[in-house]
Amino acid sequence: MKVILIGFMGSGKTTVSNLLSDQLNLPVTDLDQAIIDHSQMSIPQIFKRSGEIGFRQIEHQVLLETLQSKDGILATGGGTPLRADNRLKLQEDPAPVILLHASPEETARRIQGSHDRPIANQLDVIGLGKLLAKRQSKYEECADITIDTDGRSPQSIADEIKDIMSN
Ligand SMILES: Nc1ncnc2c1ncn2[C@@H]1O[C@H](COP(=O)(O)OP(=O)(O)O)[C@@H](O)[C@H]1O
Ligand SMILES: O=C(O)C1=C[C@@H](OP(=O)(O)O)[C@@H](O)[C@H](O)C1
Ligand SMILES: [Mg+2]
Repeated sequence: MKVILIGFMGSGKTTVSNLLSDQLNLPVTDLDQAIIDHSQMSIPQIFKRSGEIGFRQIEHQVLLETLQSKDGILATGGGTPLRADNRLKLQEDPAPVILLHASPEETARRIQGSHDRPIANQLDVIGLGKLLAKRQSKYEECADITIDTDGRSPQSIADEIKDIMSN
């Protein structure tokens, strides 16, 4: 059994994937964590040293390796679907690709004060909304199902995904 979570920063990919992994007893891969393990650097350090282009290159390689697994929960990073080749790989994978959505206001509340997302560091709610709007069609291109997470607990979202996986 396998499922792939995509969506903007703060949509809850990491949180929901950990719940699913615990409750379904399936391995979880968080792409950001896999990138950290691969590079032995934090995400801000990778951005500082290699820029966004360097980060995206590592992200692409680690995605290809991770997609080899036939079972488990994969939480991507918010920028994983930006590259056309990554989108193609996500579309081609037989696992359901679930897009978690949150409004810019909810996103800002959730990621406020976090310093480990270099792309979001300088952005207020308007900037987050603009970036989300710019990315939205790319997310939709690879999503099989979209779940609106505003006002919902991570557990209720995990329950909905468990239903999708068992049907
Ligand atoms: N449905 C939710 N409702 C409220 N807070 C949430 C929800 N999902 C995630 N969060 C919180 O938002 C923050 C970002 O969640 P995270 O899982 O890291 O998102 P992502 O991996 O998509 O960037 C965390 O502090 C997390 O606890
Ligand atoms: O949206 C993005 O460009 C990014 C999202 C982050 O992952 P989360 O979506 O888990 O925060 C992480 O990959 C990096 O900071 C870049
Ligand atoms: Mg995450």
